[in-house]
Amino acid sequence: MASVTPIPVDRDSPAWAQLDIPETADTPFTDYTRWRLKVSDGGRHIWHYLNTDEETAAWPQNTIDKYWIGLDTELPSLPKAKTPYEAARNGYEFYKNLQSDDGHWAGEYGGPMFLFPCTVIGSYVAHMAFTLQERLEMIRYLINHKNSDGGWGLHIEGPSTVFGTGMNYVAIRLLGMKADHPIAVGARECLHKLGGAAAVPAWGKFFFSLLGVYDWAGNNPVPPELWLLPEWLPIHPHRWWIHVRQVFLPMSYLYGVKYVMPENDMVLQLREEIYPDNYYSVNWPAQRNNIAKIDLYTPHTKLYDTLSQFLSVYESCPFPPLRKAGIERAYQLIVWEDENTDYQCLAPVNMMLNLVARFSREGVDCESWRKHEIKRRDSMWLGAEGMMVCGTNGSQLWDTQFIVQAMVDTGLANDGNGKYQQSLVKALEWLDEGQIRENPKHFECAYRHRTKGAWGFSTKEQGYTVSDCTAEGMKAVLYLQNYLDFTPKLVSEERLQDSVDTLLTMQNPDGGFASYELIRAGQWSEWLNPAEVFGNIMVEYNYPECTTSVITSLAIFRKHYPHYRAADIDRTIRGAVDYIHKVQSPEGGWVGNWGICFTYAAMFASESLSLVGETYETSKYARKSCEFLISKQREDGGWGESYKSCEQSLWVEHENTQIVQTCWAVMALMYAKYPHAGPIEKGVQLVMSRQLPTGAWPQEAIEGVFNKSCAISYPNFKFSFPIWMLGKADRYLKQLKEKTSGHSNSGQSH
Ligand SMILES: CC(C)=CCC[C@@H](C)[C@H]1CC[C@@]2(C)C3=C(CC[C@]12C)[C@@]1(C)CC[C@H](O)C(C)(C)[C@@H]1CC3
Repeated sequence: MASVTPIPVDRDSPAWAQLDIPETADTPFTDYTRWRLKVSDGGRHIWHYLNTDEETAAWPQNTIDKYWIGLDTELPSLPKAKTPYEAARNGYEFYKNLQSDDGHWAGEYGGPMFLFPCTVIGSYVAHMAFTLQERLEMIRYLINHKNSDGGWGLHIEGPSTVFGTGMNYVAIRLLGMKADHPIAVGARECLHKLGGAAAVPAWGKFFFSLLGVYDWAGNNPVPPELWLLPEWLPIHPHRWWIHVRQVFLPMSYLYGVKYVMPENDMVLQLREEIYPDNYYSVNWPAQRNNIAKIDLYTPHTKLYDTLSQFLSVYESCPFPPLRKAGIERAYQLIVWEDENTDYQCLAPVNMMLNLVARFSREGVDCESWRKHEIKRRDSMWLGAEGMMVCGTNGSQLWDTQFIVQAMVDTGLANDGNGKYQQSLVKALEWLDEGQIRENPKHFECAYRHRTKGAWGFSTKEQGYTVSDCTAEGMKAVLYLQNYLDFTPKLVSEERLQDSVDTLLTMQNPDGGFASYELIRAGQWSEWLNPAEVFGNIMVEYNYPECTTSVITSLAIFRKHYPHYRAADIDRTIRGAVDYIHKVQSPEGGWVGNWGICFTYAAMFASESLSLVGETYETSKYARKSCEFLISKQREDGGWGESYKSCEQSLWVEHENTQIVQTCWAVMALMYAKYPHAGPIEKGVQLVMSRQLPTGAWPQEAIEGVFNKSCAISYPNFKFSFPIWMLGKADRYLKQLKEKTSGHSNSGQSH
């Protein structure tokens, strides 16, 4: 087994020493034949570097390792596909090789550029080292994702910002790059040009303060006392969107105790490097609202600034018993979050802040530090461009359920004399294991929503229900268990009912579904958004994608189990469909929030509408959606939208046609039973023309987004959606032809 360093490592030890780094990332930084992805415990992912030849021989590198590192997979070229169905099959011939032994599909989940420095700074502060190879590959990742002006953005496709550049500059220095390295010099110049570290957004100010390269007085207050407010108050933090709440929680603790790491040489140097002016003469209180223009997506409101001013007055003299009680309450909630998720935490930002909070109180010689050390690597991933930090501890459930549905819906599951059966049974086994069976250990007391019967986005261990993950996870199980005759019934009817019960608790009064919880406070909470770089983060919102996933899965469940809570399901679906009607734009599109953007949302909306009988012929909503999509089809037959569509809630054309978006659009047309073959054929041709000889598709632009402004990668989408769309289109186009030549048409596969 590969060795990692499970002991606390002093910041002055060689584990953090300066390294000699090549000037470019053109040469290998480590020996790529020595990296292995270990999958364990229901889908945990850890990349290991094998130091010895014996270890390397005992644990051979497999296709999954090679593919994700960007090495030649040596998979064969396949006979060229002549039909869409053959192209889909070739796609799966390739993609089945990326399925892990436990049945799920692992994958990279990078894109955001702020998670990486949060992890590095948090680790540094908490004495938690990386291996030398991890450090080298992390540095390589930053070199590869640097913009031409020397800086980094909020995400890998974004322009350089102070948040991206400042935080990643600090990260690359902590990881061992010397200050006079050309990359560091370039990044520093870019940072200074953008205004220097003083103008970093709030989360940057916070992490820098922990490290001691910013002053706490330069932060707007994050008072832990807020946790002591009566829970019925609309501004109680338990009403905020779970990601904001879980980040605010350890922040409020650390702010309350004003934790700062002890000063060392590195800190002193960074103070010199990241400010164009003298660090020691900065007027810190004046920096609280100093945010570089380029970083601003959501500027502070007057209300927020006024409130912060009041709180700053309190901060100059906090009431000790109140402060102490707030700190204790926050700490209790931090511990509960760690325990509820077995130290995976909701996502990497709160994971690192929880780590620092617990380290600051409990030190390194304790169970919490050791458990955090075990789980921190779950969100680190080695890709072709180096080692990154992912949005979560993976996208296991999300990737697995899409390909499973694709295989069943297209009929590929039964193809090739049972060739794919084993792989699908394995996937079912993983989904069976991956369902959350209980409510959280610390449940209502920790403000958690119920989880019994749910699936989360990544693994069961992470333990959070997401409405659409539960919906799609249940749908995938229904597809596998109820549409195929070779699969065992691993998930009982009772457990499916648990999923339905959870889904039914998640509908908001206006019919829509949000992500993790019900909407707990009004949209006005956005006036208090302190995070500047993101939009719509303070509370839950209804999302078209989440709502439509729930409609679809409940509609399919109802077909198979018509007697279970029939009236509740009918009512829920009706309310959700009303919501979907209501939020369609006058042009016929839906704004996608988690994928880019209109094409993504159209696919979900169209599927759900079709399941309640609304198609091109029968529904003005479905027809408008088709017309909207057709109006966006490009000359070459494909579709291409920029991530900027999500920032602006307006269609923004991408400079290139995108395979994945073309699949979403064509699938939307097919769900709506669009009656004209031409546009569908052209989309199919485009996607087939870009297939590689191995059956794979190349990586194109980033596919996902969150919080309006931050793009995130879903590289497995380039397999699941082309396979799904092409397999479906093959049948659909044949049926259309039969119809036009007078035969009957059953339309849908199920
Ligand atoms: C602002 C902070 C705390 C950043 C950490 C990143 C998280 C907020 C992001 C990373 C992955 C992310 C985009 C995700 C989602 C929410 C926000 C996440 C967790 C959800 C679960 C919302 C519902 C969506 O339909 C879908 C399931 C696709 C995504 C999955 C990833």
